[in-house]
Amino acid sequence: MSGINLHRRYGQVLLNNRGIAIREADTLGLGAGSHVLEIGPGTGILTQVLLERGLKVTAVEADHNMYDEIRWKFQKFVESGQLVPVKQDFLEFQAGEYDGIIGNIPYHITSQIVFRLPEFRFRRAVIMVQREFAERMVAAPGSRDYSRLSVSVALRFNARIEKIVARKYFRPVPKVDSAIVSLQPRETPVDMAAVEKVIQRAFSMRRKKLGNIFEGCPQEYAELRPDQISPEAFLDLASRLTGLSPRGHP
Ligand SMILES: C[S@@+](CC[C@H](N)C(=O)[O-])C[C@H]1O[C@@H](n2cnc3c(N)ncnc32)[C@H](O)[C@@H]1O
Repeated sequence: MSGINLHRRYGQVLLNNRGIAIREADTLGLGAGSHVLEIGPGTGILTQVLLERGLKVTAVEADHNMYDEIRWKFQKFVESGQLVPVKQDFLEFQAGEYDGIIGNIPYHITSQIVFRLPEFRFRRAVIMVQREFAERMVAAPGSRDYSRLSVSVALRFNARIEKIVARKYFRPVPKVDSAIVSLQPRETPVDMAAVEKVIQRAFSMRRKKLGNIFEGCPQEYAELRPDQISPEAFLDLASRLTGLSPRGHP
């Protein structure tokens, strides 16, 4: 591994197992010539596997040391145009269309990154996140982990935990395990911004009944709490509430 200094503020915990990087690339399932966006390449363990497969890689890295490292390490690929390193905060990176999105993403901004993904067009994303976060992403109604995140993810993606990755495969060794998650975009039939507002408000009062949270709440949902209804029911609820003000907020 490179002797480069690691920065906590960039969430720099580096994967040190090539087999796991290969597993992530396999899960992405794209062939030579496809264009992949990599979030946070770091010192390039995953970038290398992607480049070896003939994928075109745009790699967005916030830390200038890491950015310099991958430009130096993969100079040939940069010169040929197969690798386009971009030194930028991913949260400010312009959305666009890619065949796939991949990344062992910085854990301190995982939510923000996941909530930004729907701005991009892509066939499949494969991300490494903290295990607990992954479990909240795919949690089912009624479970302790079912949350705003689970509903938003389920309405936008077919999400799956592909593999739990033990903490020993990272340097420095973190306090938590990780998980590889795959995301395949779903068609969303309605304006998701309005749906998002309903989900957010509901889970900010997750112990209350929906009838006490939303004025004009349809009868069939009124006696249920937010964690008792499915993502599809949230879609239905939000569509039927559109135009109605949440209780106490005219
Ligand atoms: C968990 S490390 C993973 C590094 C490498 N992909 C690996 O697997 O070893 C996260 C990477 O994201 C970078 N990063 C942190 N915040 C970022 C941001 N806002 N935008 C883009 N990259 C960021 C870090 O500098 C670091 O390289």
